[in-house]
Amino acid sequence: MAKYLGLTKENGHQKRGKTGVLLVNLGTPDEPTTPSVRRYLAEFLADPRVVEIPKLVWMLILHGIILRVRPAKSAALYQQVWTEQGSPLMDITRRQSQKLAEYFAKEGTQVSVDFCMRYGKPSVTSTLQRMHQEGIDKMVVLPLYPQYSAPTTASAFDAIAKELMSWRYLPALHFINTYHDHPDFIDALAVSIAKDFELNGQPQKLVLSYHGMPERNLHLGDPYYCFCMQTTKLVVEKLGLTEEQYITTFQSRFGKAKWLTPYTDATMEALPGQDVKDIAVVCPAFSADCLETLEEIAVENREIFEAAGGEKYRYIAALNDDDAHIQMMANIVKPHI
Ligand SMILES: C=CC1=C(C)c2cc3[nH]c(cc4nc(cc5[nH]c(cc1n2)c(C)c5CCC(=O)O)C(CCC(=O)O)=C4C)c(C)c3C=C
Ligand SMILES: [Fe+2]
Ligand SMILES: [Fe+2]
Repeated sequence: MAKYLGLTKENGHQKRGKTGVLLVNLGTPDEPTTPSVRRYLAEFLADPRVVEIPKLVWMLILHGIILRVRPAKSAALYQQVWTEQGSPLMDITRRQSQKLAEYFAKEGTQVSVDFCMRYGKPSVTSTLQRMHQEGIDKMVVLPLYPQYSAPTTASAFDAIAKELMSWRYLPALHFINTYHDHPDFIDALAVSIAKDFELNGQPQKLVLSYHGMPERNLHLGDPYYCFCMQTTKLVVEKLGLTEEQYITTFQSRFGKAKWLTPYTDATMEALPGQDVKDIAVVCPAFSADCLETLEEIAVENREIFEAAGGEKYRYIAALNDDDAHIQMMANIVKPHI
């Protein structure tokens, strides 16, 4: 009887029929400690969507080498960005979810908003089960990755599909797979960059640094690279920048294979030698600030640029819980509610 929903012709629609929006982001360790980061990386890096190496070989490398070395190094970096509210990625995603819920409540739209993380907590499984218990049987899933990629967006879909495999009563589901060219996304990004230019002056170059991916994935048909280039094109058009005034780069390389180029760190090292000493960096693949922006871009790459002779370097924050970003999320999901 535990799973009896009490559905009858008369009351079925009162008990169920609710609509929910589910925001999904990548996930982050619970604490900035070596064991916690090891647990997180073990789950993340075992995902065949993230590392496409034959399972047995990869498990030997992952458990034999990577998980012995990387967690301590990464934990030290996480400690640099951790705040009283915890991991920035978690804190910001929670605020985005709360603000989106407030937005719909103010507007009088009957919808509940939840968030979950692909790796770690709150898990996809526990969040979907809670939504089901609340009577939600229509869901709009918005993975917070502006540019579709298999390691991120498709992996979020896999986790949802895996949980739903054991459900008898599936919800109506709408899965947003990309919003790299959505006019509200492009507008929000362009406005945030333009605000920075107004405040700090126009830099010699705007660096649009996206999370990287093995180049092989592009040749196998992953649209991520093309979607990043499209986001750049639309944003710089909006800002009226000429070709000399911007560059697209790829950061956060992992492992020895060739990843998408040009690499952000190599670009930082090269720019001052080309007489470009004043730059602003924005990271349009990140909907929330996280280790990869707050440490890798705002600290590490600044050091590389300055050591090479660069003079002015600033990082333009992710859209985070800006009103324009929340409005964008609402506009993306609304047609499906
Ligand atoms: C190993 C391969 C990886 C691929 C492919 C990859 C793709 C990818 N990742 C993001 C977004 C984020 N990645 C983050 C951290 C992170 N990414 C990788 C590896 C790959 N990512 C690792 C090992 C890590 C962990 C940090 C470290 O140990 O260096 C994060 C930040 C998480 C946080 O807690 O702050 C985000 C966000 C995208 C968009 C993407 C697309 C191709
Ligand atoms: Fe990543
Ligand atoms: Fe990194």
